Amino acid sequence: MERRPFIAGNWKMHLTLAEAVQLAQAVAPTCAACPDRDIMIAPSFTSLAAVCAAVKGSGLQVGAQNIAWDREGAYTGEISSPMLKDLGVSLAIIGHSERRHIFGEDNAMINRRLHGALDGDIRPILCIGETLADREAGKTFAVLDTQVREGLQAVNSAQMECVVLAYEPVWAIGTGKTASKEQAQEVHAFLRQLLAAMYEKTVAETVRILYGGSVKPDNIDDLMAQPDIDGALVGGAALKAESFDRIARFR
Ligand SMILES: O=C(CO)COP(=O)(O)O
Repeated sequence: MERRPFIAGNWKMHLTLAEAVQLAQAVAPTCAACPDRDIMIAPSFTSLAAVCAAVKGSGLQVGAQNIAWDREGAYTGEISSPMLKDLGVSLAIIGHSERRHIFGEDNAMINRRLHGALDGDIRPILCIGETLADREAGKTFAVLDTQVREGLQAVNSAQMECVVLAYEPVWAIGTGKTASKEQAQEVHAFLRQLLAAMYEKTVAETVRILYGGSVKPDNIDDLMAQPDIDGALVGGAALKAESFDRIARFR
């Protein structure tokens, strides 16, 4: 089953407005050079409007780094799907490990956010991943099983067409320690089996599963050569046009 590759940059809490627009403009031409893959950047909320305007028509997709579960209401500090759609945002990262571990978001909240995205026509990128302590305790698969089942609670097969998964082992994020291609492939294959058990086989075969955690120009080709790795969610290396461009042009 051919799955369209997906390279996504998560800019986290980096770049002021002018810097974000400049980087977006530098990255946009990569899309024309790589028409066989999806490429996305996720700037901070404050840069979304300007970045969307700057890359319009280039094919570069723009994502948010989180999303609210309701369309509107008394939720100080939150941003909803209609607000994002308004700007031209088409995707949202949900359940990033920094949201889980620094801001206390749990699987139940992440599931609500995911439904908020789906209901508002925003494609969710559901992030999952074990901590170093989980891995050392032999709990990697159990933790991922819970994150996937609870994160996708009440999501049906038709909705799964819009969902992207991102496996980001917490111990590999921002540490320079990438999961080896074998470690990543083992988990991605496990996730696909889990999806096959939860949904029908076609869902498991079509959902894209990205790898994230210290993805760099020098490891992307090996990662992308794995059969169940369909793309990458890139942090630090997405903040320089040159390295993100090279990652997007993986071979
Ligand atoms: O968290 C990440 C992407 O969402 C990965 O970050 P790094 O690529 O900096 O390790």
